[in-house]
Amino acid sequence: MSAAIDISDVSFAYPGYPPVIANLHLTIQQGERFGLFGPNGAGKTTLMQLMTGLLAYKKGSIHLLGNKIQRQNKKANNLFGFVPQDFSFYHELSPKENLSFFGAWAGLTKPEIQRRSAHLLQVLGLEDVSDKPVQKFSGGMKRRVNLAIGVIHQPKVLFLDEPTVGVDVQSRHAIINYLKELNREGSTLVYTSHQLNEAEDLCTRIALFDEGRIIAHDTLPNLMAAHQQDGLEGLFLHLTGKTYRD
Ligand SMILES: Nc1ncnc2c1ncn2[C@@H]1O[C@H](COP(=O)(O)OP(=O)(O)OP(=O)(O)O)[C@@H](O)[C@H]1O
Repeated sequence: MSAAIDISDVSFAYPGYPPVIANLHLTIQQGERFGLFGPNGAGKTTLMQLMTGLLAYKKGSIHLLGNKIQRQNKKANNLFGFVPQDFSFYHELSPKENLSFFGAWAGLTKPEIQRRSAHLLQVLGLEDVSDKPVQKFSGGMKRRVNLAIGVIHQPKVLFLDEPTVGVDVQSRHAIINYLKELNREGSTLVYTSHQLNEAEDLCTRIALFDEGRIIAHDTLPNLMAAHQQDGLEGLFLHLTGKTYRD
């Protein structure tokens, strides 16, 4: 069985800037709920964009379920979903219209789009507003629409870049519970967030990332025992220090 993600010796620099990622090796197994954490500017979003082919690496290799991630690799593109930090929908369209558009983009048939949309609108509590323009929605509803779009094609691997930023407790609950359900159904989750309590609940294994390098990588219980900490926040401060990074 191939790994969900296999990153081998990847380095990356934005043109004209020093490297953001340096000689990175990381393997994420299928079925994991994997968390990637680190201070502002550590390189988490950059790494997500490299893993999804939005940014092109020049050195090393990234494989997703055995397929090399490259910008034009359509086969690999359909195996994963990406829920980015910035809203990635059409604000003037309704959730239903957005799901139809992005479902068709992912190659789903009309009946598949209808079936998946009905299911997602129901589980994410968007049925009553399914025909209203998204621009009128609260932050929590917009986050739920963003998530629904990322999973419309039932991806085997789901990347989530701060999927609950700025939402209330109810939306956070709905989103995290739905992510656990997706994982039980077989999706591998690769998640980043600054919500460390939420991460403790969600993640089965984590990597702490700082200045483009992995500084700790294991299950949370193992890391806490090794560093004599009793929570992810304490572990985070213990390993990354208390000075500002941005
Ligand atoms: N387009 C860009 N051009 C140049 N530098 C960039 C660009 N995008 C990000 N960076 C820099 O790359 C580094 C890593 O940024 P990145 O957004 O990946 O970090 P992050 O860990 O996701 O941070 P945050 O927690 O704030 O979202 C930072 O120093 C950032 O300023």
